[in-house]
Amino acid sequence: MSTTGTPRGPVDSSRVPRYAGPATFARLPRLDEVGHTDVAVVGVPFDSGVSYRPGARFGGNAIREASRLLRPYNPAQDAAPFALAQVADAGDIAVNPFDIGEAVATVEAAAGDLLATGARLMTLGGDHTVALPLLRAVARRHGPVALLHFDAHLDTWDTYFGAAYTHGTPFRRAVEEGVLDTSALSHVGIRGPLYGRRDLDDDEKMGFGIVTAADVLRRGVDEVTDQLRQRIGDRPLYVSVDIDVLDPAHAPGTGTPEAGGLTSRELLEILRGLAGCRLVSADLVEVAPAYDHAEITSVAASHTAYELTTLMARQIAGGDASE
Ligand SMILES: N=C(N)NCCCC(=O)O
Ligand SMILES: [Zn+2]
Ligand SMILES: [Zn+2]
Repeated sequence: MSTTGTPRGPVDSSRVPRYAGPATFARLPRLDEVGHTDVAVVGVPFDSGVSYRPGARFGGNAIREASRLLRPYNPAQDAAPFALAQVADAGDIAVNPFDIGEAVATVEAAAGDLLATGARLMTLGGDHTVALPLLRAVARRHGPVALLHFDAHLDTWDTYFGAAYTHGTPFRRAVEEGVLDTSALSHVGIRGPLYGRRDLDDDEKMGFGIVTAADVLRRGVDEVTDQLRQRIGDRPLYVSVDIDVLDPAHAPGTGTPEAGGLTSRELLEILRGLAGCRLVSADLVEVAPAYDHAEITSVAASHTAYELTTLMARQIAGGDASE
Protein backbone atom coordinates (compact mmCIF):
# COMPACT_ATOMS: atom_id res chain seq x y z
CA MET A 1 0.00 0.00 0.00
CA SER A 2 1.13 3.55 -0.63
CA THR A 3 2.59 5.07 2.52
CA THR A 4 1.31 8.54 1.60
CA GLY A 5 -2.47 8.16 1.49
CA THR A 6 -4.02 9.03 -1.86
CA PRO A 7 -1.16 9.54 -4.28
CA ARG A 8 -0.96 12.80 -6.15
CA GLY A 9 -0.78 11.88 -9.82
CA PRO A 10 0.35 13.58 -13.00
CA VAL A 11 -0.98 16.84 -14.41
CA ASP A 12 -4.17 16.08 -16.39
CA SER A 13 -3.21 16.37 -20.06
CA SER A 14 -6.84 16.91 -21.09
CA ARG A 15 -6.82 20.16 -19.10
CA VAL A 16 -3.26 21.42 -19.31
CA PRO A 17 -1.57 20.74 -22.65
CA ARG A 18 1.10 18.15 -22.14
CA TYR A 19 3.74 20.31 -23.78
CA ALA A 20 3.15 23.21 -21.34
CA GLY A 21 5.29 23.98 -18.33
CA PRO A 22 8.55 22.58 -17.02
CA ALA A 23 9.04 18.83 -17.43
CA THR A 24 8.97 16.36 -14.57
CA PHE A 25 8.96 12.63 -15.25
CA ALA A 26 5.50 11.72 -16.60
CA ARG A 27 4.23 15.15 -15.47
CA LEU A 28 4.29 13.86 -11.91
CA PRO A 29 4.62 16.20 -8.92
CA ARG A 30 8.01 17.18 -7.62
CA LEU A 31 9.10 15.54 -4.38
CA ASP A 32 8.97 18.90 -2.56
CA GLU A 33 5.29 19.18 -3.55
CA VAL A 34 4.31 15.87 -1.95
CA GLY A 35 6.76 15.67 0.95
CA HIS A 36 7.15 11.91 0.86
CA THR A 37 7.16 9.45 -1.98
CA ASP A 38 7.10 5.68 -2.48
CA VAL A 39 9.07 5.87 -5.72
CA ALA A 40 11.52 8.70 -6.39
CA VAL A 41 12.50 9.42 -9.96
CA VAL A 42 15.89 11.08 -9.68
CA GLY A 43 18.31 12.39 -12.28
CA VAL A 44 22.08 12.00 -12.20
CA PRO A 45 23.52 14.39 -14.82
CA PHE A 46 27.00 12.91 -14.92
CA ASP A 47 29.00 11.62 -17.88
CA SER A 48 32.63 12.04 -16.88
CA GLY A 49 33.09 8.24 -16.86
CA VAL A 50 32.57 7.61 -20.58
CA SER A 51 35.07 5.93 -22.89
CA TYR A 52 33.68 7.30 -26.17
CA ARG A 53 30.99 9.85 -26.96
CA PRO A 54 30.00 12.16 -24.09
CA GLY A 55 26.56 13.65 -23.59
CA ALA A 56 24.67 11.37 -21.19
CA ARG A 57 24.68 14.20 -18.64
CA PHE A 58 21.71 15.52 -20.64
CA GLY A 59 19.89 12.16 -20.59
CA GLY A 60 17.68 12.66 -17.57
CA ASN A 61 16.11 15.86 -18.81
CA ALA A 62 15.65 14.42 -22.32
CA ILE A 63 13.77 11.49 -20.79
CA ARG A 64 11.64 13.84 -18.72
CA GLU A 65 10.76 15.82 -21.88
CA ALA A 66 9.89 12.66 -23.81
CA SER A 67 7.81 11.35 -20.90
CA ARG A 68 5.22 14.11 -21.33
CA LEU A 69 3.27 11.75 -23.59
CA LEU A 70 2.97 8.91 -21.06
CA ARG A 71 -0.57 8.27 -19.84
CA PRO A 72 -1.77 7.22 -16.40
CA TYR A 73 -3.01 3.69 -17.21
CA ASN A 74 -0.57 0.97 -18.29
CA PRO A 75 -2.61 -1.66 -20.13
CA ALA A 76 0.33 -4.03 -20.59
CA GLN A 77 0.51 -4.43 -16.81
CA ASP A 78 -3.18 -3.65 -16.15
CA ALA A 79 -2.19 -1.01 -13.63
CA ALA A 80 -2.48 2.73 -13.02
CA PRO A 81 0.93 3.04 -11.43
CA PHE A 82 0.66 6.61 -10.22
CA ALA A 83 -2.61 5.82 -8.41
CA LEU A 84 -1.22 2.67 -6.77
CA ALA A 85 1.72 4.44 -5.15
CA GLN A 86 3.12 7.94 -4.85
CA VAL A 87 5.66 8.45 -7.59
CA ALA A 88 7.40 11.84 -7.62
CA ASP A 89 10.27 13.55 -9.38
CA ALA A 90 13.09 14.23 -6.92
CA GLY A 91 15.04 16.40 -9.34
CA ASP A 92 18.74 15.94 -10.01
CA ILE A 93 21.67 15.02 -7.80
CA ALA A 94 24.28 17.79 -8.21
CA VAL A 95 27.49 15.92 -8.97
CA ASN A 96 31.00 17.23 -9.62
CA PRO A 97 31.85 16.73 -13.32
CA PHE A 98 35.58 17.24 -12.67
CA ASP A 99 36.14 14.63 -9.96
CA ILE A 100 34.76 11.14 -10.55
CA GLY A 101 35.57 9.94 -7.03
CA GLU A 102 33.71 12.83 -5.49
CA ALA A 103 30.79 12.33 -7.91
CA VAL A 104 30.53 8.65 -6.95
CA ALA A 105 30.50 9.57 -3.26
CA THR A 106 27.85 12.26 -3.83
CA VAL A 107 25.55 9.86 -5.68
CA GLU A 108 25.94 7.22 -2.97
CA ALA A 109 25.09 9.70 -0.22
CA ALA A 110 22.12 11.27 -2.03
CA ALA A 111 20.71 7.87 -3.02
CA GLY A 112 21.17 6.70 0.58
CA ASP A 113 19.20 9.71 1.85
CA LEU A 114 16.30 9.00 -0.51
CA LEU A 115 16.29 5.27 0.29
CA ALA A 116 16.29 6.09 4.01
CA THR A 117 12.88 7.75 3.58
CA GLY A 118 11.54 4.38 2.43
CA ALA A 119 11.43 5.35 -1.26
CA ARG A 120 12.54 3.10 -4.09
CA LEU A 121 14.64 4.79 -6.75
CA MET A 122 14.10 5.10 -10.47
CA THR A 123 17.32 6.80 -11.44
CA LEU A 124 17.79 8.50 -14.81
CA GLY A 125 21.44 8.76 -15.86
CA GLY A 126 23.97 9.80 -16.60
CA ASP A 127 26.51 7.26 -17.75
CA HIS A 128 26.82 3.75 -16.34
CA THR A 129 29.42 4.76 -13.74
CA VAL A 130 26.53 5.81 -11.52
CA ALA A 131 25.28 2.23 -11.09
CA LEU A 132 28.08 1.53 -8.60
CA PRO A 133 27.18 4.16 -5.99
CA LEU A 134 23.49 3.36 -6.48
CA LEU A 135 24.14 -0.33 -5.80
CA ARG A 136 26.20 0.53 -2.73
CA ALA A 137 23.32 2.59 -1.34
CA VAL A 138 20.74 -0.09 -2.16
CA ALA A 139 22.88 -2.85 -0.61
CA ARG A 140 23.25 -0.87 2.57
CA ARG A 141 19.49 -1.01 2.91
CA HIS A 142 18.71 -4.49 1.56
CA GLY A 143 21.97 -6.41 1.70
CA PRO A 144 23.51 -7.81 -1.50
CA VAL A 145 20.94 -7.68 -4.31
CA ALA A 146 20.20 -9.73 -7.39
CA LEU A 147 21.13 -7.81 -10.54
CA LEU A 148 19.42 -7.84 -13.90
CA HIS A 149 21.60 -5.81 -16.23
CA PHE A 150 20.38 -4.87 -19.72
CA ASP A 151 23.28 -3.70 -21.88
CA ALA A 152 25.24 -4.34 -25.06
CA HIS A 153 28.31 -4.31 -22.83
CA LEU A 154 29.46 -6.40 -19.91
CA ASP A 155 30.65 -3.40 -17.89
CA THR A 156 32.76 -5.79 -15.82
CA TRP A 157 36.07 -4.58 -17.20
CA ASP A 158 38.80 -3.69 -14.74
CA THR A 159 40.18 -0.25 -15.61
CA TYR A 160 40.51 2.25 -18.46
CA PHE A 161 43.71 4.32 -18.52
CA GLY A 162 44.23 2.99 -15.01
CA ALA A 163 40.92 4.47 -13.85
CA ALA A 164 38.76 2.15 -11.72
CA TYR A 165 35.51 4.16 -11.76
CA THR A 166 34.24 4.41 -15.34
CA HIS A 167 31.13 3.45 -17.26
CA GLY A 168 32.78 0.19 -18.37
CA THR A 169 33.66 -1.03 -14.87
CA PRO A 170 30.80 -0.56 -12.37
CA PHE A 171 29.79 -4.20 -12.02
CA ARG A 172 33.31 -5.55 -11.41
CA ARG A 173 33.66 -2.99 -8.62
CA ALA A 174 30.23 -3.95 -7.29
CA VAL A 175 31.20 -7.64 -7.15
CA GLU A 176 34.53 -6.79 -5.50
CA GLU A 177 32.74 -4.70 -2.89
CA GLY A 178 30.21 -7.43 -2.09
CA VAL A 179 27.12 -5.36 -2.87
CA LEU A 180 25.75 -7.95 -5.32
CA ASP A 181 24.33 -11.41 -4.64
CA THR A 182 26.63 -13.36 -6.93
CA SER A 183 24.18 -16.26 -7.18
CA ALA A 184 21.75 -14.08 -9.16
CA LEU A 185 23.57 -11.91 -11.69
CA SER A 186 22.43 -11.69 -15.31
CA HIS A 187 23.35 -9.62 -18.32
CA VAL A 188 20.80 -9.33 -21.13
CA GLY A 189 21.46 -8.04 -24.65
CA ILE A 190 25.21 -8.55 -24.72
CA ARG A 191 26.80 -8.34 -28.17
CA GLY A 192 29.62 -6.79 -30.10
CA PRO A 193 33.38 -7.11 -30.09
CA LEU A 194 35.34 -7.59 -26.87
CA TYR A 195 38.97 -6.99 -25.97
CA GLY A 196 39.52 -10.75 -25.67
CA ARG A 197 38.04 -14.10 -24.66
CA ARG A 198 39.22 -13.34 -21.14
CA ASP A 199 36.53 -10.67 -20.76
CA LEU A 200 33.96 -13.48 -20.83
CA ASP A 201 35.98 -15.77 -18.54
CA ASP A 202 36.38 -13.02 -15.94
CA ASP A 203 32.72 -12.17 -16.18
CA GLU A 204 31.70 -15.78 -15.63
CA LYS A 205 34.01 -16.10 -12.64
CA MET A 206 32.29 -13.09 -11.08
CA GLY A 207 29.06 -15.09 -11.29
CA PHE A 208 27.29 -13.53 -14.26
CA GLY A 209 25.06 -15.43 -16.65
CA ILE A 210 24.71 -13.97 -20.13
CA VAL A 211 21.65 -13.78 -22.36
CA THR A 212 23.00 -12.39 -25.61
CA ALA A 213 20.99 -10.27 -28.01
CA ALA A 214 21.02 -13.28 -30.36
CA ASP A 215 19.60 -15.49 -27.56
CA VAL A 216 16.64 -13.11 -27.26
CA LEU A 217 16.09 -13.43 -31.00
CA ARG A 218 16.43 -17.24 -31.15
CA ARG A 219 14.83 -18.28 -27.86
CA GLY A 220 12.24 -15.55 -27.63
CA VAL A 221 11.15 -13.19 -24.91
CA ASP A 222 9.01 -15.62 -22.87
CA GLU A 223 11.64 -18.33 -22.51
CA VAL A 224 14.35 -15.81 -21.68
CA THR A 225 12.15 -14.08 -19.10
CA ASP A 226 11.31 -17.42 -17.42
CA GLN A 227 15.00 -18.21 -17.12
CA LEU A 228 15.77 -14.77 -15.68
CA ARG A 229 12.94 -15.05 -13.16
CA GLN A 230 14.17 -18.44 -11.99
CA ARG A 231 17.59 -17.01 -11.35
CA ILE A 232 16.20 -14.01 -9.45
CA GLY A 233 13.77 -15.99 -7.31
CA ASP A 234 12.50 -13.96 -4.36
CA ARG A 235 15.73 -12.04 -3.80
CA PRO A 236 15.66 -8.24 -3.67
CA LEU A 237 16.26 -7.21 -7.26
CA TYR A 238 18.02 -4.22 -8.82
CA VAL A 239 17.50 -3.61 -12.54
CA SER A 240 20.06 -1.57 -14.46
CA VAL A 241 19.15 -0.62 -18.03
CA ASP A 242 21.80 0.81 -20.34
CA ILE A 243 19.76 2.15 -23.25
CA ASP A 244 22.42 0.80 -25.66
CA VAL A 245 20.92 -2.64 -25.01
CA LEU A 246 18.57 -1.51 -27.79
CA ASP A 247 19.65 -1.65 -31.39
CA PRO A 248 20.94 1.70 -32.65
CA ALA A 249 17.81 1.79 -34.85
CA HIS A 250 15.78 1.94 -31.63
CA ALA A 251 18.25 4.01 -29.62
CA PRO A 252 20.68 6.04 -31.71
CA GLY A 253 21.15 8.57 -28.93
CA THR A 254 23.83 6.87 -26.90
CA GLY A 255 27.57 6.97 -26.46
CA THR A 256 28.80 3.48 -27.38
CA PRO A 257 26.31 2.04 -29.89
CA GLU A 258 26.60 -1.59 -31.08
CA ALA A 259 24.74 -3.15 -34.01
CA GLY A 260 22.39 -6.10 -33.58
CA GLY A 261 20.54 -5.12 -30.42
CA LEU A 262 17.11 -5.67 -28.91
CA THR A 263 14.03 -3.92 -30.18
CA SER A 264 12.27 -1.62 -27.75
CA ARG A 265 9.33 -4.07 -27.93
CA GLU A 266 11.53 -6.91 -26.70
CA LEU A 267 12.96 -4.86 -23.84
CA LEU A 268 9.56 -3.64 -22.69
CA GLU A 269 8.11 -7.16 -22.84
CA ILE A 270 10.93 -8.67 -20.78
CA LEU A 271 10.45 -5.95 -18.16
CA ARG A 272 6.69 -6.55 -18.03
CA GLY A 273 7.44 -10.22 -17.46
CA LEU A 274 9.16 -9.36 -14.17
CA ALA A 275 5.85 -8.67 -12.42
CA GLY A 276 5.97 -10.09 -8.91
CA CYS A 277 9.75 -9.83 -8.59
CA ARG A 278 10.95 -7.82 -5.56
CA LEU A 279 12.21 -4.84 -7.54
CA VAL A 280 13.81 -2.54 -4.95
CA SER A 281 15.27 0.09 -7.30
CA ALA A 282 16.34 0.60 -10.90
CA ASP A 283 18.42 2.82 -13.11
CA LEU A 284 18.25 3.81 -16.76
CA VAL A 285 21.49 5.18 -18.14
CA GLU A 286 23.47 6.22 -21.22
CA VAL A 287 20.83 8.28 -23.03
CA ALA A 288 22.87 10.91 -24.90
CA PRO A 289 20.37 13.20 -26.66
CA ALA A 290 22.89 14.96 -28.91
CA TYR A 291 23.03 11.80 -31.09
CA ASP A 292 19.28 11.24 -30.98
CA HIS A 293 16.76 11.92 -33.74
CA ALA A 294 13.10 12.78 -33.24
CA GLU A 295 13.40 11.68 -29.58
CA ILE A 296 13.60 8.03 -30.68
CA THR A 297 15.91 7.15 -27.80
CA SER A 298 14.35 9.28 -25.12
CA VAL A 299 10.85 8.04 -25.99
CA ALA A 300 12.08 4.43 -25.68
CA ALA A 301 13.76 5.38 -22.40
CA SER A 302 10.64 7.08 -21.03
CA HIS A 303 8.60 3.95 -21.72
CA THR A 304 11.29 1.80 -20.12
CA ALA A 305 11.18 3.91 -16.96
CA TYR A 306 7.37 3.75 -17.07
CA GLU A 307 7.40 -0.06 -17.06
CA LEU A 308 9.92 -0.10 -14.22
CA THR A 309 7.96 2.39 -12.10
CA THR A 310 4.80 0.39 -12.80
CA LEU A 311 6.50 -2.76 -11.49
CA MET A 312 7.56 -0.91 -8.33
CA ALA A 313 4.11 0.65 -7.81
CA ARG A 314 2.45 -2.76 -8.17
CA GLN A 315 4.85 -4.24 -5.63
CA ILE A 316 4.10 -1.44 -3.18
CA ALA A 317 0.33 -1.74 -3.70
CA GLY A 318 0.63 -5.48 -3.22
CA GLY A 319 2.07 -4.89 0.22
CA ASP A 320 5.70 -5.88 -0.40
CA ALA A 321 7.52 -4.44 2.57
CA SER A 322 10.91 -4.24 0.83
CA GLU A 323 11.26 -0.54 0.26
N1 LIG B 1 28.59 1.21 -20.43
C1 LIG B 1 28.67 1.53 -21.67
N2 LIG B 1 27.67 2.10 -22.28
N3 LIG B 1 29.75 1.30 -22.43
C2 LIG B 1 30.93 0.65 -21.95
C3 LIG B 1 31.89 0.59 -23.10
C4 LIG B 1 33.27 0.41 -22.64
C5 LIG B 1 34.31 0.45 -23.74
O1 LIG B 1 34.50 1.52 -24.32
O2 LIG B 1 34.94 -0.55 -23.99
ZN1 LIG C 1 26.45 -0.25 -22.85
ZN1 LIG D 1 26.65 0.04 -19.70
